[in-house]
Amino acid sequence: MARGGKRGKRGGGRGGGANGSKQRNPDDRTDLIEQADMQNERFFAYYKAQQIVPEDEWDAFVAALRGHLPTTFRVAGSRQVATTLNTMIKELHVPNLSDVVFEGLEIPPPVQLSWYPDGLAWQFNVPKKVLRKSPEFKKFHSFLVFETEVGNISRQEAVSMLPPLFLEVEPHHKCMDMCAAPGSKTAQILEALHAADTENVASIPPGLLIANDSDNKRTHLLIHQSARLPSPALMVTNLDASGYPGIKVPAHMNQSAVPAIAGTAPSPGERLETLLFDRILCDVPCSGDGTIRKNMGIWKSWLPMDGNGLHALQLRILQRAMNMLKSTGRIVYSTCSLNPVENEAVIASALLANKDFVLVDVSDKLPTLIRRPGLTTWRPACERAAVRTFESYEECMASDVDENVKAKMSPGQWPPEEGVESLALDRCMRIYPHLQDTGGFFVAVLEKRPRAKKAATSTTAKRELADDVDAQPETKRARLDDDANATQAAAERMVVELEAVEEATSGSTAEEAIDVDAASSAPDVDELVDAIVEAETDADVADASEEAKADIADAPQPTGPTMRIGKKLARGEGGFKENPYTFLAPDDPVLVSCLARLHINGFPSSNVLVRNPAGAAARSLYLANDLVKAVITHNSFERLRLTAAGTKVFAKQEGGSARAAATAAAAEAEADGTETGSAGAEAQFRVLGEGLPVVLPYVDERFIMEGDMPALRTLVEAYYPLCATFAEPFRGAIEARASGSHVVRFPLGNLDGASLTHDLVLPIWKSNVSVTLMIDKKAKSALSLRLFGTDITTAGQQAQAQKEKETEKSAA
Ligand SMILES: C[S@@+](CC[C@H](N)C(=O)[O-])C[C@H]1O[C@@H](n2cnc3c(N)ncnc32)[C@H](O)[C@@H]1O
Repeated sequence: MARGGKRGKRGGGRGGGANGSKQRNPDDRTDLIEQADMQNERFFAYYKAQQIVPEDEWDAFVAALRGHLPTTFRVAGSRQVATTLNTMIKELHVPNLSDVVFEGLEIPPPVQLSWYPDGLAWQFNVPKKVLRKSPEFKKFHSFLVFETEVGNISRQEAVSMLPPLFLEVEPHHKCMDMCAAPGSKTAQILEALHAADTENVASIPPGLLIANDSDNKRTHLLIHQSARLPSPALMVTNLDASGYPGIKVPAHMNQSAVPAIAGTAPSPGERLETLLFDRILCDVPCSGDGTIRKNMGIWKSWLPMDGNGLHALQLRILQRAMNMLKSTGRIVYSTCSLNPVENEAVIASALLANKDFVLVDVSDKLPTLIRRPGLTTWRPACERAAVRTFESYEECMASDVDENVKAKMSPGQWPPEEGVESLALDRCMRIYPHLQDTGGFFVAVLEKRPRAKKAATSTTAKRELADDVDAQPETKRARLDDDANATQAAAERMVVELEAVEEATSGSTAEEAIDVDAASSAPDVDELVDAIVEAETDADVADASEEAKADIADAPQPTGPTMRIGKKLARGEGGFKENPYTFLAPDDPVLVSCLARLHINGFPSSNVLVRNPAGAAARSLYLANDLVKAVITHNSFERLRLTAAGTKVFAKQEGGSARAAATAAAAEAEADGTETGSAGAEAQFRVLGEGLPVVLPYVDERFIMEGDMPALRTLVEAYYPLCATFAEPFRGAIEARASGSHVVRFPLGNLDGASLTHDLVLPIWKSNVSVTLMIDKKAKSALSLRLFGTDITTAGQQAQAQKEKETEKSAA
C-alpha cells in the first residue's frame, strides 16, 4: 500500500530519519544481484585484465554497474524556453519534492548535473513505484511526460549528453551526425544551431545539420523526434555512413559562414565543390556494454569478442568523417562501450592513417565532469573465456585460436607497436558508472590541423579539394586513407589489416562478396572490406546499440510512410519511395495566395519547397535555408536517400470550413480588388504551430490579434469553443475576423493564479461559428497543465470535446 507523503519539516534533516525513516540506498541491491543474474565472469575477467579502472576502484566500479541507474533529463528547446522551464523546476518542483518519504524511506529530490552548462540537466534516482504512487513524484512525473511530449524536456542518459557538448557547435557550422537515430544528440546539435532563437521566434540558422542513419525505420523515428525543434537547416538521410557520398554545392558555400537566406542564385559558371563539414559526430554503432545498468540483458549475453566484429565498421565510419571534414574542423567519436577495441583501437588506427588529425585536450572543458584518460595498452579477446590473450596480431594468428575467430581479427585491434605515445590516447575520455553514477561511455575529440602551404599540392591536399573527393566511385569513398603523409609503419599496419580482411572474405558467399554498387566491376580491397564488415556486423547493426534500443523503446512511434526495412535498404540498395523535393518559384500562385491571405510580407519565398508526387497539388509548404536548398538543388535526392528537409510551415486546410473560408476570401478579394493570386477559392493554407516561430517575423503586426488570459484558457481547455462563448474584447475581435488562419498574441499576464511569464503567440483557425487553437494535441495538454493545472486528456474532457463538436455542427 502506498504510504507516500511529505515528511514534516521538524522530522529532521535528510539522512536523519527522526520519524523512523531511513535514507534510501539505491545501490543496496545485493538480493537482486543473484536474482537478476548480474554476474558475468568473462566480463569481469576481460575488463580486469584490461585494467580499465585502477585495482582499488574495481569494487566500486562493479557495485555501480549493478546499481539502479538514475533517471536523467535535459531541459531542451530554445534557450529562453529552457531557462523559463528550468526556473520552474528549481523553484516549484524541487521544493515540493524535497521532503518526500515513501514507505519509510527518504526520497531524494532531483539534482542538477554539475557539469551540464547552465544547470539544464537533472538527475533523480527514484524507483518506479515511487513515481507511480507518491503524490509529489506522480505530479512531477506527469509534468516530465507532458514536457517531453512537446519537446521541452529530453529524457536522455547523462553520458549521452556529452558528445554534442564537446562538438561545440555554432549557428553557422555545417554539421553532420553520421549515425543519428533515434536523435537525442541530433536534438542537442539543432539546439546549438538555434542558439539565437527566442521564446516565440525561431532563427533561421546559416549552418546545416545532416542527420543520417542507415536504418530506415529509425530514420523516421529521428524525423519524428527532431520535429520537436523544427529547423530550416535540417536534412535527414538514410545511408550507410561509411560510404557517405560527396555532396555538391556551389563553391562559395564551402566558405566558413554563408548567410542563412541570401536568395541569390549561384553566380553563372560558379563551380560546384564537395561540401566539407565544420563539425561531425560519429556516435557509432557499438556493443553497448556501457549501458549494462539499463539493459540488464547484457549481463547474460555479453561475450568478450562482441566488440571485435564492430571495429572495422566503426573505423570506416570515422575514416569517412575524416574525409568529409574541413581543415580546423572537429569530429567527436563516441560509443557507449567500455571495450578498447571499439574505442582507443579505432582512434589509434584512424590517427595513424590521417596524420593531419590530432586528439584535442579537452581536460579544461566541463571541469566538474569526472573522467578517466583513454587507455594506451589493451589486448583484444580472441577466445570466449577471455583468459588467454595475445600480445600482437601476429601472435594470435600463429596460435591455435579458432579460425573463425581469427578471421574477425585485424592488426588495428591491438595497440600500435610504435608511436603510441605520439597519439596522446590519454586525451580520450572514459566515463565509468562509479565516477558520478552514470552509464559507461567513451568520447574522443579530434581536430583536423590546417595543412602547411607546401602540402597544398600533395595528393592528400588535392583530395581535400572538393572535386577530387567526388571523382572516386561512390563505393570507394570510405576507403582507408592512402594519405601520402602516413608513416611507413602505419601503412604497413593498414596493409596487414586489409590482407586479413581479404583472407577472411575468401570463404564468404558470392552475395556477401558483391559490393553495394552494381556498377563497379572488379571488386577491390574496399569492396571486400564492405563485404566482411557486413558479414560480421549485420546482426549488431540491425539491432544497433543497447543504448539506442532502450531509447527507441521510450520514444513515440514514428508516423512516416511505411517502408521496407532491412539490410538491403541500409546499404542504399532498396526501393526508395520518398517524394521529390521541388522549390516553388517565388511567384507561384499557391505560395503568393498563401502568403497574402496570412498577411505575410518579405518571406523568403525562393526557399519554399513542396514534396508532392509529380502533378499533385501542394498540401504542405516547407522552408529551407540556403545551404539546404543548395544541397537539394545540386544533388540527387535519391542518391542521398533524402527523407526530410527543412521545416513544414504551412499546410492546406481541408474540410468544409476551409472551403467556406476560401470562397469567402475569394469573394472578399474580388469585392475590394485585392487580388491574392490565381489559386482563388481552392487553396486555404494555415500556419502550423511548429512553423509559426519561423514565420512570425514576417507576419504583418497589424494582423496579429490580441488575446487575453481568459481567451487563452478557453482555447486551451475546449476543443471547438463557439466565438460567442468568449468574453469581450476577444469575442468582438474574433467575430470580426474572416474564416481562416489567424495568429494571436497573448501578452504576459495572470489569471486565477496562472501566469504567462512571456508573450505567447499561437495560430488559430476560425470557422463559421467556432475557433480552434491550431497546435498539436500534446502541446495543448502540456500548456493546459502548465498554465492552468488542468489535465485535458481525461476521458471526461474528451467527451466534452465531442459534445462541443456536435454543438458546432448543429449550429453550422
Ligand atoms: C549509438 S546509435 C546512435 C544514437 C544516436 N546518436 C542518438 O544519440 O540518439 C547508432 C546508430 O547507428 C546506426 N547505424 C548502424 N550502422 C550504421 C551505418 N553503417 N551507417 C549509419 N548508421 C548506422 C544504427 O541504426 C543506430 O541508430
